[in-house]
Amino acid sequence: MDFTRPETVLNLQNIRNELVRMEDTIIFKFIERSHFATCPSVYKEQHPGLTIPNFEGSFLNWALLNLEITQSRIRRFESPDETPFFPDKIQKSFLPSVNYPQILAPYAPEVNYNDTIKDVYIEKIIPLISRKDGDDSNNFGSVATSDIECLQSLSRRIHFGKFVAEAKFQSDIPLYTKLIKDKDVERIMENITNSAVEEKILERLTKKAEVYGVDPTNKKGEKRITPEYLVKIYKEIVIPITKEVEVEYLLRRLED
Ligand SMILES: C=C(O[C@@H]1C=C(C(=O)O)C=C[C@H]1O)C(=O)O
Repeated sequence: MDFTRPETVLNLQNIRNELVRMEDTIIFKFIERSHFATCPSVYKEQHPGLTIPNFEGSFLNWALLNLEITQSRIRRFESPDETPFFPDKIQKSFLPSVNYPQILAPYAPEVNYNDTIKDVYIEKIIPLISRKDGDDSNNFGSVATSDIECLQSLSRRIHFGKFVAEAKFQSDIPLYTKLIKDKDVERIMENITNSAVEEKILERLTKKAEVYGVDPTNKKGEKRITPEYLVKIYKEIVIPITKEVEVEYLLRRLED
């Protein structure tokens, strides 16, 4: 997939292959996070024990915001497959623009589910993948660093739904034009859903979780990311939000 060549990006099989590759990235980021406790203080806004000069948000938000500002300066968010968590705070890069060809509709950057992704990561994913409950103040920095890697990997995967949606729109313009004009959200959701692909993803994740993150020479070794938790995360969070991204992107597709 080459973002300077739209035909390689809007090929649905290429997109699906990229989503498969992202599974490995996400699993290994989760495995890293699984070494730490839940560390709820990292996510608390204005935590009394974690005062941050001139900042009123959580320790995680401070770290994520400042990293995204740095990443924006070196052009990360000019890439069409990256969506910032703080779109209003990122800055212009000092590097020359790559001038990617227009692949998605102009409003695509406005389809941003990162607030939802961060909330559901903290509320539902952290309790599933952390080693134990509780704070471990010696590791707040490592936890925030690991969380940011998990969040940016989840964000890229979920917002890939925009490329999926554009590819599907172009594969049947009459159908989607009618559904969009009718604002038929239900039928748009039905048409973008491919249950066979979803099933294959969940089967593959089960196998990957059984192999990754364990010591292959010690089959009884502790599994750090269990197959059932990984499948639950994808089935109940990652895939449904990806489909929400697809539907929201499509609902605006006839805008001038
Ligand atoms: C991503 C696609 O669209 C939908 C979302 C999927 C997902 O998030 O994994 C898988 C299949 C579809 O239901 C696709 O068709 O490949």
